[in-house]
Amino acid sequence: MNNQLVTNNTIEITSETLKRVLDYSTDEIYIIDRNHKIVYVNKVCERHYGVDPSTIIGRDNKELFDEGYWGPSITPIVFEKKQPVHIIQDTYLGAKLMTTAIPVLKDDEIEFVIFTSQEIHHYRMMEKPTTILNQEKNAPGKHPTFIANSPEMKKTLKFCQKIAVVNSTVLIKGESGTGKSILANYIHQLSTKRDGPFFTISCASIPEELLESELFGYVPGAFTGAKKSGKQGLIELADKGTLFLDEIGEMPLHLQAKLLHVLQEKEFLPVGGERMKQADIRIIAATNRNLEEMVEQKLFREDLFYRLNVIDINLPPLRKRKEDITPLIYHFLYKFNSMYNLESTIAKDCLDLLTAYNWPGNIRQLENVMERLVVTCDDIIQMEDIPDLIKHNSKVNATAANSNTLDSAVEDVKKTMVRTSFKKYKSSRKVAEDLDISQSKASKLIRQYCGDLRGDTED
Ligand SMILES: Nc1ncnc2c1ncn2[C@@H]1O[C@H](COP(=O)(O)OP(=O)(O)OP(=O)(O)O)[C@@H](O)[C@H]1O
Repeated sequence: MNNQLVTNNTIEITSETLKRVLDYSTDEIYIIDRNHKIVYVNKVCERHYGVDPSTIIGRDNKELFDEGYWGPSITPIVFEKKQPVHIIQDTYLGAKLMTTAIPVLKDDEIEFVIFTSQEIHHYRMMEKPTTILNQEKNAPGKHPTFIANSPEMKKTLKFCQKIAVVNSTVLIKGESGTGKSILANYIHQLSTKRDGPFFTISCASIPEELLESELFGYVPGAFTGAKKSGKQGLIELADKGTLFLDEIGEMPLHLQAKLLHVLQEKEFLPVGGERMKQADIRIIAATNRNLEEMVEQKLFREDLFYRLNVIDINLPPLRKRKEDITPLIYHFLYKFNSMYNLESTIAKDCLDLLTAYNWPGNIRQLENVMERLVVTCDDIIQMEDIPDLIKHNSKVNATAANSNTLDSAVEDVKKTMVRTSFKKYKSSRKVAEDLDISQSKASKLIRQYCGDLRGDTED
């Protein structure tokens, strides 16, 4: 022990200090007692599972495991062996972890277990879900990951698990980019038709004439330009599987009548055909329009609306389920790190700013922003990397909101503005102009706040 160090200590190692130290750790530290109750977890769990430590401390470890936050399980092995165990685990956000479980024994019995998890920087590649027309049969286990942490979405997923096994038609309503397609796929994966195909077609992106033949197929010589052999439509190809009709509100009225026949009679007539064909499919439809209003305006068939609306699911916009934003941010961080072979992380103030933004384009917009941030940032996504549109429209200035005092809030805002401007202009003269301050003041602030960026300076 170095006595010099002890006498010169400037901090006292209280439990509060220790807690802070553990929160600064880049590894996850997770402790359960002998009854498998979670007694401690540091802040890293937010990055790995998208949840705040306070929401899981006190809960049963197995319960959390059963909810699918990570896998495979290491706990039964360590309780059986009473020895340290190492394992590679995947979290549902897409992180790959090297986890070590260390049992702490008292009288040869486990008193508690400490798990430490380190991220392995080769994250698994996520599948990119298709949004327009997907004619590929789903490979088992290749369904997209559905991130849900908010009470609303957890309830929706539970509801989907219930209705997936009955074969009724489902209508998913929600703004663009809220995840209607991915939810349809999720329902299919849980349904009795999961071994069958899953096809997606967007009624808005295909011209009317083409939409009819894409859906119902056609017989040989049905029209000029038709293939000699005829063509099977998606209703036939999706036999014993699921057909997802996106943007159903855009379907022309005459096709709505044909679709209603499929739903009622489980049969359809290919274009130019004379003989009905059987259709054993489940239809899931989605819309971002108000179909009730369209029915009143006679733009959508009332009978079809009631037939589709047997089970309806409302996907709330992202701004109404803020608890999903952090897990989605990490999910996309892992996804794009893996895709571009990068190791970017995100600063806490940025995370807060992104959470405070209202995301008019919903998850699709968040996904696009995260891709851009991961690709363009220097290792850590910082305030100055965040697009102005988000910075200026975020309800909370996260930097300021995180500060405890007015002085530190002002200081943080000043720092962010100077760093953002310097990163953009790389010259004290231009920073002075940008921030409307004197050049000598700009130089002083750049020295104070931008030490790590000054290699780039022009002046
Ligand atoms: N809960 C989620 N977990 C992970 N990714 C999601 C989630 N929800 C949506 N996404 C992703 O966001 C993007 C948009 O989702 P999706 O295409 O399902 O939205 P949509 O509501 O069908 O949009 P539109 O109405 O424009 O067709 C997709 O890339 C999807 O993978």
